[in-house]
Amino acid sequence: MLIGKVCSIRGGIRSCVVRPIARLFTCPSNMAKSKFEYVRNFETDDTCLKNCYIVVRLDGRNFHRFAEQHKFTKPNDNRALGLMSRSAHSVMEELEDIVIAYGQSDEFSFVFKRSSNWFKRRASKLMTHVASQFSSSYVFYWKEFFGDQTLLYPPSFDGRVVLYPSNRNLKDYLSWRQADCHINNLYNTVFWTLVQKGGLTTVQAEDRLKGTLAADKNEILFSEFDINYNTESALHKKGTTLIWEKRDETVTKRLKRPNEEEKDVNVTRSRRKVQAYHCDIIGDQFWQEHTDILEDDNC
Ligand SMILES: Nc1nc2c(ncn2[C@@H]2O[C@H](COP(=O)(O)OP(=O)(O)OP(=O)(O)O)[C@@H](O)[C@H]2O)c(=O)[nH]1
Ligand SMILES: [Mg+2]
Ligand SMILES: [Mg+2]
Repeated sequence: MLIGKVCSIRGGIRSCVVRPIARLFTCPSNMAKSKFEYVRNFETDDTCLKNCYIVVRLDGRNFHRFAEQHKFTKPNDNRALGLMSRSAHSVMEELEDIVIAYGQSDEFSFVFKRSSNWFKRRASKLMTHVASQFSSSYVFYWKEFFGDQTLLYPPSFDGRVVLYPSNRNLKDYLSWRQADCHINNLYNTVFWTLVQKGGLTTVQAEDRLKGTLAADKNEILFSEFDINYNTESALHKKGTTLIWEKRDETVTKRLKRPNEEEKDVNVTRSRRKVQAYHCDIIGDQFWQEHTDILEDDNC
């Protein structure tokens, strides 16, 4: 049996060449390639090391300006924080293998399970999918949080990939981000209290806080403004942790069995849902209560 095939030669398309079908199936794979194909070899291999947790951290680009322009409340804007969490929620639902995400301020970290083989563990694929899903969600859900307030320009988020080879390293990474949240929030809370309630200028408030320790900041809040930092919002102090949780969901279905009347039947299904927490993740308690997040170190 003979079959016609169009072959490309030196950038042009040559007319049909008649070849036996057997040869077509055994022909070298490079027969179908153009002379430009070699440029593929310039791509670098960015496969993430096996057995490591893959963390993608996003951070808003120039959000100092974005917050000013969109009149975010100081020091924390619950609409902005809600929108960040909603966008992270969408990332977890749309992309595979993310076991936990942690966010504060204009950043969110996404942890892929250590055995993930999503996109063959290619760092650039994982990072760009997370960044683009997050950015488009931020714009998509803007109205849900900011109502009629106009989004003045398209926000963007940078991304980076970091690998953590052990559960200890991963927990320490997340602890680092939550400690950062606490340090910044305590500073910002005192700073803006001094300005908004104490009548100081921003320069005076900065001077007042130079060299102060956490205890000093707590004391300023308590003795001068009757604010107990411990009772401030957990969302602001601890940030947001998103994890998957199984929930039983009961729906009523109308069923018709043979030789029976049609009737309503309750059907219970176990569904995975993204759940938000604003709790401490530095100590052991959170990890003891959610043992399914981490995989064994001896895998
Ligand atoms: N008012 C207000 N500002 C916020 C809030 N969340 C984030 N921001 C702003 O976003 C900034 C985030 O800090 P960074 O990520 O270090 O700085 P950046 O301006 O985004 O700069 P790059 O990340 O380097 O591009 C904060 O310094 C605040 O100015 C909020 O809830 N309220
Ligand atoms: Mg930023
Ligand atoms: Mg930031």
